[in-house]
Amino acid sequence: MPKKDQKNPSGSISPDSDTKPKLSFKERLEAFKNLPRFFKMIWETSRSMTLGNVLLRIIKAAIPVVMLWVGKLIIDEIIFQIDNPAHDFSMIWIYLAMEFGLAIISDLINRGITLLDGQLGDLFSNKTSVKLIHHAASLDLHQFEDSEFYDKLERARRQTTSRTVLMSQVLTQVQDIITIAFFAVGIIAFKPILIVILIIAIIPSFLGETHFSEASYSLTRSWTPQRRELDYLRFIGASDQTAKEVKIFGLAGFISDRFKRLADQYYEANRKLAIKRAFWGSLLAIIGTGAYYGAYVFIAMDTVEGKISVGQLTFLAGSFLQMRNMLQSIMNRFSQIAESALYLQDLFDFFEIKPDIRQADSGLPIPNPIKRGFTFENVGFQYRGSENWSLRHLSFHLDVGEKLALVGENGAGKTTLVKLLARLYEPTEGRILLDGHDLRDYKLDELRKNVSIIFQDYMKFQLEARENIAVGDIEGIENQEHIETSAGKSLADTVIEKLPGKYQQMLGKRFLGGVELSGGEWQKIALARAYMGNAQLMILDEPTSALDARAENEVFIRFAELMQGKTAVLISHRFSTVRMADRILFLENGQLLELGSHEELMELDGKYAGLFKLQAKGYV
Ligand SMILES: Nc1ncnc2c1ncn2[C@@H]1O[C@H](COP(=O)(O)OP(=O)(O)OP(=O)(O)O)[C@@H](O)[C@H]1O
Repeated sequence: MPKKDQKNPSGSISPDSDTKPKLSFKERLEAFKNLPRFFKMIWETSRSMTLGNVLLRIIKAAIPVVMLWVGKLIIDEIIFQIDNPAHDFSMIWIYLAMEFGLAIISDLINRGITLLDGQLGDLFSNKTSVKLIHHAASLDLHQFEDSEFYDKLERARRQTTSRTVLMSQVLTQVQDIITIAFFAVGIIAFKPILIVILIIAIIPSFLGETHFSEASYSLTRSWTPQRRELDYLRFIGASDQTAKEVKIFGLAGFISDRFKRLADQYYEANRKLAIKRAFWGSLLAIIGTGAYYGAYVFIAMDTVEGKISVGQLTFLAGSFLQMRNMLQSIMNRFSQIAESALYLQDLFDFFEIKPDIRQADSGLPIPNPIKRGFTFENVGFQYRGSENWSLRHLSFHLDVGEKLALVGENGAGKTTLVKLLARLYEPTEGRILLDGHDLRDYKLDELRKNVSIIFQDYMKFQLEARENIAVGDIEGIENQEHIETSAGKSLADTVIEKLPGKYQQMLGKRFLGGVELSGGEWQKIALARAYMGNAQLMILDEPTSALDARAENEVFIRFAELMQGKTAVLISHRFSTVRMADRILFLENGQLLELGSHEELMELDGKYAGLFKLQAKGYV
């Protein structure tokens, strides 16, 4: 069942709190299991860059502790030379040169890492987006009609670009852990107690961070439907497609009020959490700072008592401070990584969604030519989540070479019927046969190639004119001659001739230099798609509703000529068009009411004849 936004009694929209209950620590840890898969994807994106990145980070990990150690040597040497009457500077120069060299190497490595992170991130994001497009295309139409699915899609889409940060987070984490291990060795060698103090200092703030990132993830996730609605409101409030109606109906206030109400609620929920997080974060950080100065007292006393040198004091104090900062960021990053890994789950979840309508493993090839045609056997269809039958008890045969017109009132089930023919949906009951075999037994991709549908709500792609036609058979996109022939057949050629860029003209106003077409002009372009492919069954769903009477007549005369011997289904509300068909199927409430040629149905004097006469008089 599509999940509706929940409304509380006061009418305000509340987050979908049951989408995901609060996550336990265990669940958060479990999210880490996504990391290997994530890194596998990164590795597959570019092996050399991943390897280079890791190597640079390993080198980088050792640099801070080496620098600090050289710093210790410099100070001890200086103090030694102060007491040495000869003032031998040679070792000091060497140590300083080493420190300088290390600083330069560190800087270069940093830049290398940033560069590789950026490049890998971009490549990863591109690759995931491509995968997302392909996966979304493999899913069923009914999945797109489910609001929960949309939420998943939305979350996944966000992940394709934002998850690249996760990669550098994890790698930096590993790098910092190695550095800390180096520091720890140094500290343990001189003053093991410091490590204990350090851990005590860090734990509270780690727990705090973990708690708040968990809360933040739950909040973001539970608000997905509302954020989607916010995006939608932003879109309808400011887009080329809606601008006309927003102006004419004066909808700006309505849309912005609705946006504001929802955005304020989200802001409020976020704000509370952000304030709490800031408060507790600062408090817990004070504990860490206190521990640092506590440790300082220990080392200072040891130095004064002569147990360690001044150089060791700077080394230990420096190590402790850097370790503390690093541990703090490791802990914080740990919860960020856990959070990111949870979001990653959304991406993987989306990739896990499988279509119901799949190609049979050893699917039959579509017969060429089709010999007997399509047979509906007691077909019934219900959309998911709907109680009503959009089609019921439908039995008829569509012969090869036949031109069948589907007529019926709005919502009678005409479009649904043709969607079933292309297996965009499966019948809920009964079956559809092609040359005696169930449609499900055929290869799905071949079926789709052989059943071409131009929908009434066809897509106006903001692409070039030639591309808008080529989408009918995208493999033919480079075949300009074929594109032009198809345009000629649908009368789109006359439209394109008038465009400044001709076939290369960008259509729609979204991109630079684009030209908008009239409804009828768009329809002629869309109609040309039907002539691009080599489908054996051609379906036109109200393809001429926006054409003027003369153009419509011409389109149909051509269509009839061009479809000689081919099977075609035509949906139209204009009976002057419909009568050209060999047979007419009259649907009412999803059921077959009348079926026969124009003459037969007129003779029957039923619903069809009644409506035909009404239209002839000019009433409908
Ligand atoms: N995606 C969908 N989900 C749920 N119900 C749907 C969906 N699409 C259509 N319906 C319902 O199925 C019924 C048949 O719709 P269909 O689009 O097939 O009618 P139609 O005869 O093509 O209508 P029209 O002449 O208005 O184009 C309608 O009652 C409609 O509300």
